[in-house]
Amino acid sequence: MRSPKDFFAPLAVGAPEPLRQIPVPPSRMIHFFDPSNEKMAAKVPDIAKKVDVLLGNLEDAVRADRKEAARNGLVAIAKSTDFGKTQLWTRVNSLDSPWVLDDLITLVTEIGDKLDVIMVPKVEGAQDIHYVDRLLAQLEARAGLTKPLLVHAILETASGVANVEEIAGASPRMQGISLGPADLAASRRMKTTRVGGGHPGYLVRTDPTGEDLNEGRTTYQQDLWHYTVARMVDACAANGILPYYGPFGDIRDVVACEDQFRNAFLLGCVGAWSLHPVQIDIAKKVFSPSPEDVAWARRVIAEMGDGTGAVMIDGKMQDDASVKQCRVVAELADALAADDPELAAAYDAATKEAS
Ligand SMILES: CC(C)(COP(=O)(O)OP(=O)(O)OC[C@H]1O[C@@H](n2cnc3c(N)ncnc32)[C@H](O)[C@@H]1OP(=O)(O)O)[C@@H](O)C(=O)NCCC(=O)NCCSC(=O)C[C@H](O)C(=O)O
Ligand SMILES: [Mg+2]
Repeated sequence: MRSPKDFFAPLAVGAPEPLRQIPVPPSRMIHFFDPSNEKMAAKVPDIAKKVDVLLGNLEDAVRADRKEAARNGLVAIAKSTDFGKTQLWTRVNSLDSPWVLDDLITLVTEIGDKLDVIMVPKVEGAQDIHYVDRLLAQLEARAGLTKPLLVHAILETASGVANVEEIAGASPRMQGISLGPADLAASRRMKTTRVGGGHPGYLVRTDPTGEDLNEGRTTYQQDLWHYTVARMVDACAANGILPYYGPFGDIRDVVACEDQFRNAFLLGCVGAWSLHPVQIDIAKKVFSPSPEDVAWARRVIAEMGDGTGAVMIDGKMQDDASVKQCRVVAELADALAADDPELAAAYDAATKEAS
């Protein structure tokens, strides 16, 4: 562990100063694409205009014999594309793989000035972040970068979950954490075979009403990911970094995808991964507060004045704690509306109607 005094010192001579606060531009959807897939890569300039984060994926879902093509493809795309305000992230291969060292060396050297965040899969503990932290500092110094690269960990091993608090606080580079439900399920030896989402067998059942144990008993499907998402949200919030739900693999089931994303949004996540173009708008809708919620939040803030005391609004008690929740919603809405005139107009119209 570094001493608190050294926490913000660069880890290599000539590396940029670590940030004291992570930037929080919108990141409602982290859109994955395979840079070695020519059809997907051709769509990048258009998709970049629609998403908050574009992520060139080098890890799972890229065939072993396409790893180099994916790495080189990402370099070429980053050099030739104007991403505007859209952030460019990458997911490198796992730290135990034969590819990760070349991923990091090539990407930081060639396009370190274009990349915002490096997603590191299968993080097990703070030691993995420390390794990446020092290596990035060395590479940044050598490449003459002036802005530190940020690191995002995927929570997808049982050890990672057990150590999530230390991972979240392991480095000033830590930008956020995503849930990786597919690898996590395998690591935990869960008996599921899906990429995120629920399972009909994970349920609770009401008590029997009579002798017949099958008669009149309602079942309710439960959320397999509630515990992990909640724990991840707490670890992130406690360390000033951002939590994300990860992938929803049933691309056709846009309804359950929206439900899964909304559960994460309500629990505190700021975004989710989009694996297919159809999931981009779902994430945008879910991770932008609704105009009705924004109108209500603005009304509570206005009526609460200096934010202390208690008032009744439409029969509901509001006080210092509820106004803080309303500020979270209103501040997120303002930040998103600043770059989105359509959203700004929807929020203002709802606010006007509610007042
Ligand atoms: C899931 C896919 C394999 C589906 O691809 P495809 O069968 O080609 O779908 P469509 O025919 O519906 O595609 C229509 C067109 O859209 C293009 N497309 C598809 N996906 C993308 C994309 N992500 N970005 C850009 N463009 C995309 C297709 O090329 C079609 O183009 P055209 O023919 O010209 O009309 C595919 O969507 C895909 O591979 N997605 C990404 C998958 C991925 O990244 N997986 C890894 C993340 S999840 C994970 O790793 C698990 C996690 O770590 C954990 O442990 O939980
Ligand atoms: Mg994974």
